[in-house]
Amino acid sequence: MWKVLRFAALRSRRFSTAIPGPCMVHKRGTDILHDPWFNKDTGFPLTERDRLGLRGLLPPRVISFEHQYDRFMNSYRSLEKHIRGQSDKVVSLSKWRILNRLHDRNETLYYRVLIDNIKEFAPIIYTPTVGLVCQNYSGLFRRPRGMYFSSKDKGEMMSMIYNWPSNQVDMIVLTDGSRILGLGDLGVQGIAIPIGKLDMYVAAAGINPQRILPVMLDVGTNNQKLLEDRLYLGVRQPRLEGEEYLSIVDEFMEAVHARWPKAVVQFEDFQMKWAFETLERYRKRFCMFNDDIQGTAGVALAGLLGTVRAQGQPLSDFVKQKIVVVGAGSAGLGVLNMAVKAVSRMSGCSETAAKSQFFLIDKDGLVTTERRNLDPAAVPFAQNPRELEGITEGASIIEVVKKVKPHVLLGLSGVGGVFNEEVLKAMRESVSTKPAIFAMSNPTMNAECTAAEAFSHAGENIVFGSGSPFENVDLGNGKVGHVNQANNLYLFPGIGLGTLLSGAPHITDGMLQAAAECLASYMTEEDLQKGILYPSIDCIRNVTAEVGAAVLRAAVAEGHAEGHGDVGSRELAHMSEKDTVEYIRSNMWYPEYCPLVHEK
Ligand SMILES: NC(=O)c1ccc[n+]([C@@H]2O[C@H](COP(=O)([O-])OP(=O)(O)OC[C@H]3O[C@@H](n4cnc5c(N)ncnc54)[C@H](O)[C@@H]3O)[C@@H](O)[C@H]2O)c1
Ligand SMILES: O=C(O)C[C@H](O)C(=O)O
Ligand SMILES: [Mg+2]
Repeated sequence: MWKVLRFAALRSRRFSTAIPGPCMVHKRGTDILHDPWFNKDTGFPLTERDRLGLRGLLPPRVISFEHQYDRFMNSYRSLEKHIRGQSDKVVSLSKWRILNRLHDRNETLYYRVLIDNIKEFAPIIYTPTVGLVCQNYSGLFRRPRGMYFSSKDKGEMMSMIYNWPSNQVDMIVLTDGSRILGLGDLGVQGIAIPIGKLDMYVAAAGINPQRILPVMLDVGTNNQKLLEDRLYLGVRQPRLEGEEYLSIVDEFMEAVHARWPKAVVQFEDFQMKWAFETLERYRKRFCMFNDDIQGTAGVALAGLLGTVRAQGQPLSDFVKQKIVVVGAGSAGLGVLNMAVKAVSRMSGCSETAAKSQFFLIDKDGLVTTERRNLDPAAVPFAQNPRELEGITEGASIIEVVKKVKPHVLLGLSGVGGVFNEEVLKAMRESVSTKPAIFAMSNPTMNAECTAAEAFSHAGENIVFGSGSPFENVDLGNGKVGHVNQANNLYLFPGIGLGTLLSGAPHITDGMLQAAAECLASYMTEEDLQKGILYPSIDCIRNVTAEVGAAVLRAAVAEGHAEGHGDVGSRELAHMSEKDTVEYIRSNMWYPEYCPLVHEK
């Protein structure tokens, strides 16, 4: 496995903008051992021990990287044995702790372990365990990671940003902690989400870990329990609102742009009102996107198009699909926006006409034009009740499903179990022979239904996707109900990497559409027939390279690509499709110890 990867890395040097040779290190002695970017633990060769003042600070035997890797995996496996039978919470947090300790100590080894075991470790560093970590962050806190900007730092951010030790930052993931997964307002504790997302950037997109920056904008919290918690590490005040809030985000964005004008900023887990408002406010000024609105939309659209193909229908039949979306928040509305645009494009009809096949449900039921105080972002998707037969404003999920008999039921409500037995059984009456159920809310306990419930109540012929991972379902007689992880992790790393390498100053709808189309076309007909809509997470680096290339090519086609490093816009424009993928791959960092001293 390692041989293959190394060969790929060598072959792809052709286009690489990375400068080969020793890594720069200006430290010596214990400062190096305590710096996870440079630390090699027992792996420092004798020359480095001599020249970096490490002699005597380590046990004498030099251990190879592969040997260190095996050692870690052995201790991980023995931890697994020891915690077997304990509660899910204890098991998950123990696994997170051992990985986190390695992350804090030796990033090269940590990322190698993560990349090689991504399917096993993603549920620990990402959803669902990351949700548990956020909930318990103040108690789990040992060392800071990333940067924290609070309402108390107003007027200081331009100088604070220079406190970050790295001269170059490529990817920033930013949250204000106001809507962490389906867990609500977790204040400063939400920092674990940007950390987890950026771990995926390193693992999937090969962003150099020295060039990532997780950020928490702590503007207070409205979570009373946290405000009263003695251990809470955030600002103990209610959330800032209105102009006061926006002035903090403005100041942060300007500080980032001043120091790293080319960095891509991903907004993550902002409550809906700020998610939409900040996207509108910044998307033409800075290189940024909102993952919950835009990344999720692309993954969902790819899943919806895959569903049509899984049903054995031509892709053009997407325009006829009836789709019920449960959840009118940033994610649900993001999906609707993109899906409606796709229908309009495919059918040639107006977006208004394209909306008629989509049904939107929020906490107050079916959203119609009769709804009072509807959020402006949801208004375009309100159905006219006069055009609906027998379904009225505020109709429940079961009422809508029974009447509409949708091809697809898609949940982004954040509410666990809303696709109950009755709702799932009603999906048996779907007009489709292979209806799709997407329970996309995270973490696991917030999923609208479990995979087992879906296959058992809605029938074995369904297509199923969930935001957090579930095991495939054994349907008996050797048959398997396939579980797709319908999560934005399939797209955001490629969106970030493709944008970065294109040098585009903004992320356009065209670039996002290219990302979604790339993911949608990734699967073979054979896989789709089996209900497999997305590739295995084991292939995430490959998926990300393809998605990144699609994003980059879209930026070039739209005339936004300004180039990156030594590779200018003209060179990008002359790359074939294959060359673009290779260019992307050659810029993906791969964890290997690099020499820290020049050979004499
Ligand atoms: N799988 C993914 O890639 C992915 C991506 C983004 C968000 N999500 C998940 O989606 C969920 C929602 O995220 P969001 O940002 O849209 O949140 P949000 O708070 O902005 O929106 C939640 C929406 O659900 C509605 N709702 C609440 N209770 C309901 C009920 N009982 N029945 C029907 N609707 C109900 C609310 O009215 C609101 O419209 C979260 O759990 C999040 O983790 C998943
Ligand atoms: O974080 C995830 O796993 C997906 C998504 O961004 C979410 O908010 O749930
Ligand atoms: Mg999110």
